[in-house]
Amino acid sequence: MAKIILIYASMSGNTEEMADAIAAEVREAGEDLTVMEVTDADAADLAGYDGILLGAYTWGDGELPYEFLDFYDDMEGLDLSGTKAAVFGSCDSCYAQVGKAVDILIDRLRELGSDIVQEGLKVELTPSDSDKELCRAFGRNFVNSLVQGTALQQ
Ligand SMILES: Cc1cc2nc3c(=O)[nH]c(=O)nc-3n(C[C@H](O)[C@H](O)[C@H](O)COP(=O)(O)O)c2cc1C
Repeated sequence: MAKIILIYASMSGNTEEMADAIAAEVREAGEDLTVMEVTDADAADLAGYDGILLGAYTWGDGELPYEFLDFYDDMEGLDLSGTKAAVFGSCDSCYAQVGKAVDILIDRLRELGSDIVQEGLKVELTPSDSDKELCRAFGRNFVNSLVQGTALQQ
């Protein structure tokens, strides 16, 4: 069974709804999932997981939410090689840098050696029913990537 952690920040609940849909699917697949808000999480623990899911809305002018800043800084220097990761977040296309926090976190994870197994999932504001289905598919695909990766190594 793969060990997966999902860490998110959500100010008004949209990214949290995405996290809930993704988490439900990962759990349905029978995987061992830990879910935490970023303010309760310790970046140093990331290396202890096979799979890392990060969720963040975008703030300011294409910036990480302030809740993510310490965690992002604490990621510096971690060795995440051997982990697989994916990133999601709610955004608003009225802004110039749509969902940029998702891209920032993908870059950070890649830089630390994590294998980004799927494109970042950006949802416009509150997830609709079809967006929630995209979130569930995102969770399913993530588990499939992890399980296939494990199988390939055996
Ligand atoms: C002050 C402010 C700045 C924002 N800047 C951006 C931005 O640069 N890019 C973007 O895609 N969304 C931006 N947003 C929109 C939020 O990411 C969006 O409302 C999102 O749904 C919030 O997610 P949450 O409910 O998980 O907190 C901004 C929102 C606020 C209030």
